[in-house]
Amino acid sequence: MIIALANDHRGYETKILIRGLVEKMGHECVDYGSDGKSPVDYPDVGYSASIAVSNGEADRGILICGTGIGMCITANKVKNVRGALCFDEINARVSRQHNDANVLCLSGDLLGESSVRRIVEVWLETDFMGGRHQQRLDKVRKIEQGEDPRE
Ligand SMILES: O=C(CO)[C@H](O)[C@H](O)[C@H](O)COP(=O)(O)O
Repeated sequence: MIIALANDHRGYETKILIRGLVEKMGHECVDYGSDGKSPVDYPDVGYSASIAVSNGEADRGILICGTGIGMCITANKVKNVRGALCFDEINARVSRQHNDANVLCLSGDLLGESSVRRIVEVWLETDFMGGRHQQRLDKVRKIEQGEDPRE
């Protein structure tokens, strides 16, 4: 898969760790993130990576900021993007199985290296289950299109 990466200054070290891991797993990374620890605004870099996922240039995205929250808010404003903020491998697995999350948002400040590795591995290797979950995602898409999902 092609994985779009993005990080702000608080996510730089975690991004380097993830880039190595993702490439070792056989995926290609396109890096839209900050190349160091000088302050950057997460919406700028998060949007670049999210748009790449939205338009199909990338299959998935992984975004890292201090908490992961800013990146998750940003990602979920972009059409076709389903961003999931994950703090453990259970979140990571269910975000794929039930939500077909195509963007993983992570905290650079609050996660240790082994947690990051495990979350990323599980998230990249877990498939969407479809079925009743697809029905729900169809409703989410209706909201994205300005429609009422209850109708
Ligand atoms: O968006 C965030 C909080 O939800 C991220 O953690 C940012 O990385 C953080 O806000 C950046 O803060 P800083 O004090 O400017 O480093």
